[in-house]
Amino acid sequence: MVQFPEQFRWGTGTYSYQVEGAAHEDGRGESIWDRFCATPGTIVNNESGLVACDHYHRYAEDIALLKQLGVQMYHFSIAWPRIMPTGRGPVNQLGLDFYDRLVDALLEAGIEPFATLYHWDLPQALQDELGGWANRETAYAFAEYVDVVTKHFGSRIHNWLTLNEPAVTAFEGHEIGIHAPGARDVRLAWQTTHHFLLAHGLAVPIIRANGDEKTRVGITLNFTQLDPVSDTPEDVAATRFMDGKMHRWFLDPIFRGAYPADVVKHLGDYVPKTETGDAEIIARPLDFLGANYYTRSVIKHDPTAFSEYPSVDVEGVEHTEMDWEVYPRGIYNMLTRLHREYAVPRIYLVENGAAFADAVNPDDTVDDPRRIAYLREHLLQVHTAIAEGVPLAGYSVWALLDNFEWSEGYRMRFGIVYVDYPTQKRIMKASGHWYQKVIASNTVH
Ligand SMILES: N=[N+]=NCCCCNC(=O)[C@@H]1[C@H]2[C@H](O)[C@@H](O)[C@H](O)[C@@H](CO)[C@@H]12
Repeated sequence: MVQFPEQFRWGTGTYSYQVEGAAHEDGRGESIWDRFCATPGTIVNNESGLVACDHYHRYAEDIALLKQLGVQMYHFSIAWPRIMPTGRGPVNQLGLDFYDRLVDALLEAGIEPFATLYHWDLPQALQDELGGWANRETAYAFAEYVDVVTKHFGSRIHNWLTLNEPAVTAFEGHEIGIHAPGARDVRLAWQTTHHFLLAHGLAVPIIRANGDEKTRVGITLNFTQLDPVSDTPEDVAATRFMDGKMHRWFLDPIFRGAYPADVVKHLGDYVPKTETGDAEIIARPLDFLGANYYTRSVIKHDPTAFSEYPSVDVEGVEHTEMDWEVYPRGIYNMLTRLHREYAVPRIYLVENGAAFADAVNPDDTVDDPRRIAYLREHLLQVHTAIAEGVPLAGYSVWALLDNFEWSEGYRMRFGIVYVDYPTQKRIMKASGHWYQKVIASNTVH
């Protein structure tokens, strides 16, 4: 049994496009994910976030679940297309009104809102007019949106995350093409990474200016344990590059003020175009780093590869429904590395969780022992990291609800609460009841 620190905060989360639904309601504009999902063949079963978990209408019921869990914080994202339907200019009051209802209900429930300003749902109009994140202008449009939102919520929301996982939306959305907007252009993908980081840096002073003495700003980056399939120089170099691409390309400009030299060298003339002053904007000091961890990837050299090296499947070890290896030690490695190499002032573990094939029993219960085991093993590693001095202030399980898992649609269930989509009925899974006890006792058995 391990005891977590007195002030340690427990949470969970959802994100706008994955749970809200109400895609055409109350003035919401089209997002690139609406457009992507409308393209046949992009999403399993051609599913979309049009309805999702109907959280837009059921948020009060979902906040009651948060209260039942006893969480102290709740991660959610604000949908840019609800606030500025065309991405710039006119503000949609009904969009602000929804998040007013959500935030006020959270505060009423004594739950700290942790708001992410961008979780991949770019207004489609900016994709059409500017080319989306390929265009530097989109970073400035993001800054305008951030100004509107933080002016409105700055006295009630004190914990802000600018972007969620820019690496994933940059590369899966613009290089691999399995995420919106579905581009497959290596040069463009790397250029978007710079515009995401610029958008982040532009947002930081705006959030502070529109906040108060309690305002804290961060960004959420995703981390995967990366190991070479062998200790040959080629496999080791391929792994080092992928660590650069997925981790250091974002950590270094934010916390060290420059892109990692080894990656810049590798990219050659594929390196993103930047402007004088960008580095200083991107490196503006943060109050905390949000970190997501799920799994390990074992990397193999490939002589034909340039920007993406393949991973190999590890036999004989547990995998989740996403075919992600269960590798708890990786969360310890990630946390201690951030502390050792980047001296991050404070860290929140924003997402950690697993998709398993959950099913409802005849008595309306859901047994998910594998998720309980996954969470327990990762939390024990988290505790070890904290005991070694990592400034981890809180942990949030992904996710509160089963939800729209991007290109996988609804077949992947990450929730500690089961969602029966045809009826929208919520059922707390065994892992939810287990997490409730963890929070109440602040211990993991
Ligand atoms: N091999 N392998 N790779 C593991 C790499 C994981 C990268 N994907 C994420 O972290 C996404 C993050 C997202 O915020 C959320 O919106 C998604 O629902 C979860 C679950 O997918 C995670």
